[in-house]
Amino acid sequence: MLAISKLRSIAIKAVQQACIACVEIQSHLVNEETINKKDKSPVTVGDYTVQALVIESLLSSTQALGESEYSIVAEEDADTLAEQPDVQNKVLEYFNRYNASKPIDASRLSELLDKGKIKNPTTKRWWTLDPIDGTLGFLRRDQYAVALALMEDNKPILGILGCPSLPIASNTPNDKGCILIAQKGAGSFIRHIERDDEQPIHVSTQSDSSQAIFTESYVSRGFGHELNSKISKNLGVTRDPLRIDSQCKYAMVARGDSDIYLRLTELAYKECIWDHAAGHIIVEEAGGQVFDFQGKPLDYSVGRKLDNNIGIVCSNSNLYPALKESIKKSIDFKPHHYTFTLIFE
Ligand SMILES: Nc1ncnc2c1ncn2[C@@H]1O[C@H](COP(=O)(O)O)[C@@H](O)[C@H]1OP(=O)(O)O
Ligand SMILES: [Mg+2]
Repeated sequence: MLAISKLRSIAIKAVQQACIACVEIQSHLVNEETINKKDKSPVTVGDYTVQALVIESLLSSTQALGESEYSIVAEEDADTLAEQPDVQNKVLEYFNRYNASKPIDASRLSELLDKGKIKNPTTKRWWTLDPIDGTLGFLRRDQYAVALALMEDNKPILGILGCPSLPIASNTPNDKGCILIAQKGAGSFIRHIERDDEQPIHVSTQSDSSQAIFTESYVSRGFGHELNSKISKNLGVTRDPLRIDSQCKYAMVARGDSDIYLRLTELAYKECIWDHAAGHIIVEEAGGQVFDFQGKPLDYSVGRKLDNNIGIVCSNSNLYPALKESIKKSIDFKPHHYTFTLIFE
């Protein structure tokens, strides 16, 4: 089996190339009109192009080193694309512009995309990919991420988050575009999209909950914001939450710009694995905690969704015990975890 350090370089290269493509697709396809008309086609072009580019890059790089193919669990598949010939042509155009090897046709494009369609991986190591996480942020020209993780025995061992619109540091707001990288047991790092040097990152050491900075989705879904406000009130938090799209929230916690990220929006919603695997290991390797609302580890062994988990609780280590207590005060879990009640009084 290939050394993890080799796969780390392969994965960074794939995400870096994808981020460059995203920036160009966004600048050509997203204008005031598409934002106002809520035209999602630029997102569609971006999602498919990036999924195909990353899969092709991973396959060709690992094959060149004599490694057999790993399973890939990715968000998109080719079915709907084939029904939209205009979008498919644009995707092919962008793919062939960014992919270094010989041009591909529509049938190879479908084949590449559909490698991500599987329900259950069949290899010990497997990839999970969200080509554009935070599509609403992508359209708003706000935050979004290319999220790639390598799993081994159903746990993340590598996480790469490409964040094309996120400043490399909070004190340089105009220097945008960074990649966060974590390898199991080797820590978390940040690098600029256009540079090779990496710096280690760590979660904050904040232990005073009154000063804690929460982060949550920009988009309000279900009871998510209301619940977070209840939990933060119980903790004594005084500062307003940061609202950011995509796994950039994990990035903010991992590098200490935020202390806590909570995500629970509706009882029936199950989180997708590609929305968490990369951010999860990046926060853990930066010294933070990632569990669900019942304190259970995230279980990536049951298919494309986190069916055994309820929401996401992500925090620096100092605040985690108090956060757990505050969650207990805000949610009453019923026996056997089949139902739970939110206590909003
Ligand atoms: N009700 C929901 N609760 C939590 N996440 C959701 C919900 N509906 C969609 N999502 C997912 O949230 C992610 C964006 O999250 P964020 O708010 O953090 O930017 C997307 O992957 C989106 O999935 P999808 O891609 O299927 O729309
Ligand atoms: Mg997503």
